[in-house]
Amino acid sequence: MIETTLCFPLRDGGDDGDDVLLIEKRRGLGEGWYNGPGGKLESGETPQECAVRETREEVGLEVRDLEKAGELTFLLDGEEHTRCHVYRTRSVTGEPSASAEADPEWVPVDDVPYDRMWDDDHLWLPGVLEGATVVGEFRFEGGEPLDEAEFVAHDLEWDVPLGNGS
Ligand SMILES: COc1nc(N)nc2c1ncn2[C@H]1C[C@H](O)[C@@H](COP(=O)(O)OP(=O)(O)OP(=O)(O)O)O1
Repeated sequence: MIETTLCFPLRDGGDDGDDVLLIEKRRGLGEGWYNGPGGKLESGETPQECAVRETREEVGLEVRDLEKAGELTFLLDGEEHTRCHVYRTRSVTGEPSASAEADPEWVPVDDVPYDRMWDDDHLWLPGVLEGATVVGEFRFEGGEPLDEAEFVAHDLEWDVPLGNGS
């Protein structure tokens, strides 16, 4: 199973509520879709270290004080395919800049483009951006690659204690 992370940096957007830093993925799994910065764990790395590194590499932001917000398992044709450790944080330093992998954009939480994201995201990301914790299982069918498979079922449990995932 592939271990991955996602990080959702948040900031106060004034009268319009919070903004979240999203990326438009430029290559690899989920290319062309919006997501949070993130990626695969490297050898010896904790999920939290991975989320910090991927956010720095992909969008040039330094994030600290990450809060674990979700633990998601994606199954492909009945087999566990990817586990994703989801974080959010308000400790963000720097200005986002584009990389080969990601085009970053601050987006009002109320305007997150769920129609341009993975099919499962609208089920769990709104709650994560509101401060909830979630454990979820999502079933895809149709073979590799995961981003061309069909999303067929899910199971979610909210407000689960997750620790900080370090
Ligand atoms: C199946 O639903 C998914 N939803 C969301 N929102 N994000 C997902 C889903 N499945 C995978 N992901 C995320 C998890 C990772 O953050 C990325 C994939 O990471 P990638 O393969 O690009 O990993 P990197 O280490 O950055 O890539 P390189 O190997 O190219 O360095 O998608």
